[in-house]
Amino acid sequence: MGSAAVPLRVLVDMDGVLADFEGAVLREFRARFPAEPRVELAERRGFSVREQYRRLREDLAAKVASVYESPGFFLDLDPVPGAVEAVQEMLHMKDTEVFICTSPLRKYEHCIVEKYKWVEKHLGPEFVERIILTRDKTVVAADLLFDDKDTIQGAEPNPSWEHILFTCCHNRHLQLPAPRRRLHSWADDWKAILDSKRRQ
Ligand SMILES: Cc1cn([C@H]2C[C@H](O)[C@@H](COP(=O)(O)O)O2)c(=O)[nH]c1=O
Ligand SMILES: [Mg+2]
Repeated sequence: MGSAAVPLRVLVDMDGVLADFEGAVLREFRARFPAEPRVELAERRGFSVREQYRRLREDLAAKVASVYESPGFFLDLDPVPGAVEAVQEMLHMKDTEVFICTSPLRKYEHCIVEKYKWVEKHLGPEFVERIILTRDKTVVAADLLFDDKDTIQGAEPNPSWEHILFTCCHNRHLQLPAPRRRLHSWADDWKAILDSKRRQ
């Protein structure tokens, strides 16, 4: 009698991976501050949109933060193309456990409850059970983490997961040192990445 396979545990980030944070920031900033200079998606560099607006002009940091700190911002994010289908498929894959691993804003009033509502609205109640909300992803044990943040640090210097960089406007120009890997979009071969990890 064969023993049951140990499931592959996959963490999927939310902003920039499942939900289009960057597109919404730009759209809402343009709508609320039409006369101000802005950073087009093609010009985005570095994880923090707030810091890039600050470099453009000091006072624009608070203006862009006011956009993503507004009620309704996180709930209204559009899904990243293919994301909903991909994680639904992952959920039903044999020997696979998928969790959503997301960091709330420090100013969390609207962000936290809206992230839960977004997951229920787009992915369904079974995924609400699978939300891991943390400011430190390094202490979460898993095999893989799909995340658009280029550098993920925290209390654990050697996280158990392999970080797969999900391509987003702010990280697409980065040259990753070997052996780091990317997923270019949800149309890219995420199943091959899961399979490569099962074989290790
Ligand atoms: C300034 C800034 C903030 N965020 C926020 C949005 C989310 O609350 C977290 C990111 O969470 P993730 O789990 O790492 O996706 O930080 C952001 O995403 N980008 C920014 O520029
Ligand atoms: Mg993210």
